[in-house]
This record gives sequence, C-alpha cells and structure tokens, in this order.
Amino acid sequence: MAYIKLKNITKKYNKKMVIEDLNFEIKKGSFTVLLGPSGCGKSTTLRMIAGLEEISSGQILIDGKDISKLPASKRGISMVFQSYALFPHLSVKDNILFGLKVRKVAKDEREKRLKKVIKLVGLEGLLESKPSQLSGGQKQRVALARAFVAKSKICLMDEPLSNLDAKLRHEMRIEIKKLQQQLNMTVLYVTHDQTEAMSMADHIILLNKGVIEQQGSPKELYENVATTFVGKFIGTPPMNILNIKKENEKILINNQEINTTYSSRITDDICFLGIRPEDVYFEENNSGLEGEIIYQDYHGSDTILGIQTLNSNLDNPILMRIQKAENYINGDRVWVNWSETKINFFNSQGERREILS
Ligand SMILES: Nc1ncnc2c1ncn2[C@@H]1O[C@H](COP(=O)(O)OP(=O)(O)OP(=O)(O)O)[C@@H](O)[C@H]1O
Repeated sequence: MAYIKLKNITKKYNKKMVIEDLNFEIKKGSFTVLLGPSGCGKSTTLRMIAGLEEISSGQILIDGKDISKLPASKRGISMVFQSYALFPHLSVKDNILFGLKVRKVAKDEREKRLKKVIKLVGLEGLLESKPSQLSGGQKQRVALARAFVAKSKICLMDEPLSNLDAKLRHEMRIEIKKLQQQLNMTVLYVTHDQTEAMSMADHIILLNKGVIEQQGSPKELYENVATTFVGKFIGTPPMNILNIKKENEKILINNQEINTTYSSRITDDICFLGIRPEDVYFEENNSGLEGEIIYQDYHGSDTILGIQTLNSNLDNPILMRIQKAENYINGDRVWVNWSETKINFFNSQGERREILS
C-alpha cells in the first residue's frame, strides 16, 4: 500500500504551470529518488510534500490521511537541504537538538537520542564545534543527524550531496542508504545526478518539465527505456539515439544504407534507433555503419570511443564502450554494428515502439 501518495498535484507560480497533474506513490520504508534535469520541478514537489510550498490543486496523502492543508511542523517529516541550513552561532550539539528543544522533548530523552545519532553518523568529538569549523562532509553529517534525531518516519532530502567532492559524495551515498535501512525510514531524495539515483534508489521517478517521463527500479529504467529522453538521461555514457528511416524498402541509419533482418517491420512512424554504448561492436568485414573515431575517453578498466558516422551532419557521435582501445587512434576509419535484440525503436515523439517481439 502507498505510504505517501500524490494525487493530481498541480503547481503554478503566478500563471506559470510548473507541475501538471502529478500522480505518484511511495512505499513505506523505500528509498525513492525524484530525478530530472534542472528546473523540472523536483524541489517544488519535495517542498510541497514538506509543507514549505502550497499546492495549487490536488491532494497529498500520508498513510491514507490528507495532509495537504497541515502546516509543515505537523506533518511528521524531516528534511535535509543541499545548503545544510545549520545555525552558524550554535554548536553541533545545539544544531542537532534545536528541533527537539522547540518541541519541548525532555532533557534525558534528548541526550539519549543525541548519543545514538552521533554514533550513527560518526560525529564523535565534534559536539562543541561551530559549523564554520567543520568540513562540508561534517556539516552534512550534522544536517543528517538533525533529521534523524527527530525520529520522523519520513525524510525528504534535496540534493544533499551536491556541495561535496566526488570521493566524499560516493562515500556518503553508501552511508545514507545504510542509515535509511537501519532506521527503516521512508526517504524521498531529489537529485539531477543519474549515477546517484541509480546507485541509491529502490525506485526512481524521472521528471521532465513537471511530468513523469518514466518510473521504476534503476534496472527497469536502464533496460526498459520508455522514451528517447530516458535513454539519453539514464546511463554513463547515455544511450546512442540514431536516426532511422525507410526509403524505397532500404533502411537508412544516420543516412547510411544498412542491411537488416527487420527492414520489413520498420513502419513510417519509426524515427529513432536507440542502442547502449556497451552493445556497439566493431564489424570486422567492413559492413555495418561506417565512421571515424573522433575521440577516446580513457577510464582505466575501459574506454569510451566517440565515432562520427559518415554522411551524417549529426552533432552526436556514436559512443561505444570497449575494454582495450590501445590499437585505435583518432581518425581511424571503422565499421560498427550491434545485436538486433539490443535495439530500441522510437517514434517521432521519442516514444518506444516494439517491432521485433
Ligand atoms: N518561488 C518561485 N517563483 C516562481 N517560479 C519558481 C519559484 N520556485 C521555482 N520556480 C520555477 O519552477 C520551476 C521548477 O523549479 P524547481 O526548483 O522545482 O526545479 P528543480 O527540478 O528542483 O531544479 P534544480 O535541480 O535546478 O533545483 C523552475 O522553472 C523555476 O524557475
């Protein structure tokens, strides 16, 4: 059963529609990530659930109860912000306990919870420090401790790791996920970073311009792409989206004629072919699509090659991921292909079309 439910949520700022008829459900104890490009309405959605922003229409239900009109303090939700939102003049301890003091939680109980949470997030020895004396990672731990000490069942996190360096961000991802499981919290986490979403989420809701493009587990979004937008958004590097069209019974991909077994099934509405970089391979016998290597992006265990196909004025090269790239140099003429079972087809609107099954 849904624990948090958004029903027909609309949000307008003045006359500008930012969220339009948004519906989704979140399961109790799950880690859900609201993902999408900058400006798509993620923070607005989170802030409406928290009660920091009014909804224009619709309903927000928690455990079956409509909380749309409840003030933020009565919703039983804690929140962690990108900017940490710590009080600079208060110590770590007082920052963490601030909310409990406001709510007049007894001193004994406060101390008990503080001890537990400090151990949980690893802030021992820093209780008397001021935020200005802490690193970014330590400040974020204080913000997490403050959210956890409230013992709310729901925690909303708005890009909490964006201000940290790559290594720390990676460590904190694992820690936050671990803490969420230990505390059995329901987390809704906002990010524009798909790698973060893929590594942390049980469930991803991918937003585009205020509407849901696709939702599901990370695996579902990677392997069962609903639209070209999802293909281009999920995956490092993203899915290759190539032009495909039928002309006099011939199939042209990026303006090159290619032999396929599926040509009879290509209908006029099919406009794009999607293929993951790991599914692209070199064709030894000079068949497939012809192109030129234009860049090599070395990652140690593998290399991403960018291949510009001939006769195409497209900006985007075909990306392929290979294990050993030392035999290739930029400017090499190559032929690439892919297994037909790995192809995704899309119509002119970018929606997936099943034609091979
Ligand atoms: N207070 C406001 N007044 C007017 N427009 C706003 C306000 N807050 C947000 N918006 C607009 O609403 C849209 C969604 O903003 P929101 O901050 O929710 O996006 P986001 O997906 O969280 O983006 P980011 O990742 O950049 O934070 C944007 O077009 C933004 O300009």
